[in-house]
Amino acid sequence: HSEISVKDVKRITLEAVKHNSMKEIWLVIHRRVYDITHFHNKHPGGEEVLQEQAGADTSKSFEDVGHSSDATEMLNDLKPESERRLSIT
Ligand code: HEM
Repeated sequence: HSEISVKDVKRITLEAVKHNSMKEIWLVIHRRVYDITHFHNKHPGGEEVLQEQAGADTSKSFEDVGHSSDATEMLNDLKPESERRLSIT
C-alpha cells in the first residue's frame, strides 16, 4: 500500500466535506476524506448505505460492520482529487 507524507495531506473541516459542491460524494473515516463518487454503486454492502452517509463521519459504522482488511485496503484508492489526501481538522 502507498505511504503518504504529511505534506500530501491538506486539512479541511467536516463542514467542507458536507458542502463540497463538486458533485462528488465524500465521506470521512478515521479523519481522512474519501471520494466514493465512483465507488458507492460498487459497494458490496449496497449502494444505499453509502449514499446515506454522504458528507458524514462514518468511522464508527465502518468499524461496526467488521469490514475485512481488503475493504480497508480499498480506501487507498478512494482519495479525493486523485492525488491529494484530505484530512479533517
Ligand atoms: C468507502 C468506504 C467503504 C469501503 C471501501 C467498503 C467496502 C466493503 C467491502 C469490500 C465489503 C465486502 C465485505 C468485506 O470485505 O468486508 C463491504 C460490505 C459491507 N459494507 Fe462496506 N465499505 C465502505 C463503507 C461502508 C460504510 C460507511 C458502511 C455502513 C454505513 C458499510 C456497510 C457495509 C455492509 C452492511 C456490508 C455488508 C456486510 C455483509 O454483507 O455481511 N460500508 N464493504
